[in-house]
Amino acid sequence: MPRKKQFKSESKRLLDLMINSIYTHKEIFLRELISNASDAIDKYYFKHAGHVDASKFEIRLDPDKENRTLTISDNGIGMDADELEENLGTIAKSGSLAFKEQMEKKEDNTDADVDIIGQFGVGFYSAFMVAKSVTVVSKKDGADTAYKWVSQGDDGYYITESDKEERGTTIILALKEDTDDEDYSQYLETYTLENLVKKYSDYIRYPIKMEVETQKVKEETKDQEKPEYETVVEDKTLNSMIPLWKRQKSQIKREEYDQFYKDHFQDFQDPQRVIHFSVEGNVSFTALLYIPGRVPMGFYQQDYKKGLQLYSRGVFIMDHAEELLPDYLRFVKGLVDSQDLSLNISREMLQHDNQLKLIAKRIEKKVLSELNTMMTKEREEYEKFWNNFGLNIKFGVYNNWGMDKDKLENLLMFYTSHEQKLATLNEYVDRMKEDQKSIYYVSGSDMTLIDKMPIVQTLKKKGYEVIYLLDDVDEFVMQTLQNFREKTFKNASQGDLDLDSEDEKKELEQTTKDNQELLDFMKESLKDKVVDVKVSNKLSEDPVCLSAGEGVSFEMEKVFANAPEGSGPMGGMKAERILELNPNHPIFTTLKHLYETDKDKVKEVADVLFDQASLIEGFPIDDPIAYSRKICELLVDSNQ
Ligand SMILES: Nc1ncnc2c1ncn2[C@@H]1O[C@H](COP(=O)(O)OP(=O)(O)OP(=O)(O)O)[C@@H](O)[C@H]1O
Repeated sequence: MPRKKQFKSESKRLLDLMINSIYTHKEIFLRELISNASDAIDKYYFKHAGHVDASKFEIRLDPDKENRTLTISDNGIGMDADELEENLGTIAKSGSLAFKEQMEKKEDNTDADVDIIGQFGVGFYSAFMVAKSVTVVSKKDGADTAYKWVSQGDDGYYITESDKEERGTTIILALKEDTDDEDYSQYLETYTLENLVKKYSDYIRYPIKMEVETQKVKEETKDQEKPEYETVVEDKTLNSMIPLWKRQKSQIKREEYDQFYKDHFQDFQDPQRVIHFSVEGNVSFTALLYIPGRVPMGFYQQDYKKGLQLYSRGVFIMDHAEELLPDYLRFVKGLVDSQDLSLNISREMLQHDNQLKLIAKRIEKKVLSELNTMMTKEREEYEKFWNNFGLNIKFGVYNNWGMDKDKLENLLMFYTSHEQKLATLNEYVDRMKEDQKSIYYVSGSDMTLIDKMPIVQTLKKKGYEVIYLLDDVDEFVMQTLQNFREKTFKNASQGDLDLDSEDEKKELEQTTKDNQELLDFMKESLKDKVVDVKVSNKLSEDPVCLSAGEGVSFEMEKVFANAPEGSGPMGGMKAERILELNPNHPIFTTLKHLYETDKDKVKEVADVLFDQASLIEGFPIDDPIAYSRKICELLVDSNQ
């Protein structure tokens, strides 16, 4: 007797769930097993680089009422003993793994468990939803020996040598006994099986065959007035084998699109958008594209693979054909099927293939037009999309020296001071005041903090809308765009905004003149920290703020500071700081007074004000201890 092997603990948990499942769609087990069989045939086909007799491929269903078994077999690549152990004893596969992760999040909440079964391709283990024992007999391509894997779905399984003539895998399900609630016997009915194949597996590329009883007119009676019928057993192909994307759009249900997506593109959530279209002409192709409903795992990591699957006349050529998608659409998943492509096309050839370039152009255009339509017609959906993939679009504007910015600028969205909601640049410009020359933006990491910034308060008070830049890349996007609908972008924390009326300007000039000595004194005393100290009308409530000189902005300085050391000429670059004082704030009166009576105190107050302004801008201060001591001293002074 062979030794019983234990399931890995995570497999055990998934198995328990399958066995005890009260999930109502147990029927999906068939789809999962057929999909594995089809994958196995694919693998065989590719291993032999297509030099095999494809007409022999088949997946077979064989219900046996007497023994209460349902057998699913294929002549795919098969598995040896190690593979049986590795593939069927552990959860390591995409769908199942994602499923497991969800399970862990919802620990011990069985209702939730049941809900999520439907979202995943849970694979092989789903067999245990309907079977009390599962036997897998498999013979690997090229091997002499076949092996058998048997499990009752309890804690373990056996693997032994076995007999099997042909290459491939046979899975025998010993169905559970019927209960009051559950009719397992239905999976022995050819009628049910036929319907399930039609429902879930119609597009599988290989024939799914089954022996089916049909009523036929007896040959010798066919000319009689009342012909006689007889029951004959016929081998019937149950699926149409037409790939989903080759079927008519109007005939495809959204669930079918979604299921196809989940089966093929390593996601367990429904896609947000399906784009299915065909093009005839210079180049002919069909594309089935999806915008995922969430950010794919590892999307922002270097090894994330973009690209679409490539098919030629329904035959799979390769995965992740990168050339079909520009980088800024790298989140798009899906496939392209074109009769104009050669089956033998290699990755190297793709780069130079003109047909492929034409296809890529059409795809880019189509996706962009879909996104634009979504933005104008389905705002909520678009915002959902934007929250998932907006960052990638922003990178698209900035990358390649802004080469694609014209295509993408209308898709951009930012939070703004207008109700703190997402707005497009068009919406911003449409709302601009008549005399407004620039599009104002301010950067920061948090919307509430930005909203409180002195310059934002002032701009809002004057009736200007401000764009809030929250991502590191945003300022670079603004620098790349430069302008939009002939309005220039202007960083409100940088340089002069020229917001004052003539009278206000004159008044400020006078204040500057009257206090020139004080300002020069402060500038001298802060000379290691600022390039200038000046009075300004920017401030309404607050006593001071920092603004950046032309060139590097504060936000860019922060980005550079976070970049890895030695990262090019920009690494460690700093913005010039200008300390701006509010001439209408009581602190300014105090400064004027101190300048007459106690110049050393002016220096101390200048230091404190500079530190305060730095904090408001989100910069750390050089010496927090000295800062806090000075504040205390000043508080004590003011009380004496
Ligand atoms: N009929 C089969 N022929 C050959 N190998 C198979 C067959 N069925 C399953 N396998 C192997 O067992 C592995 C596990 O199957 P399982 O259905 O659990 O996951 P999967 O199909 O890889 O992933 P997913 O269900 O997420 O698509 C497969 O990856 C495959 O290597």
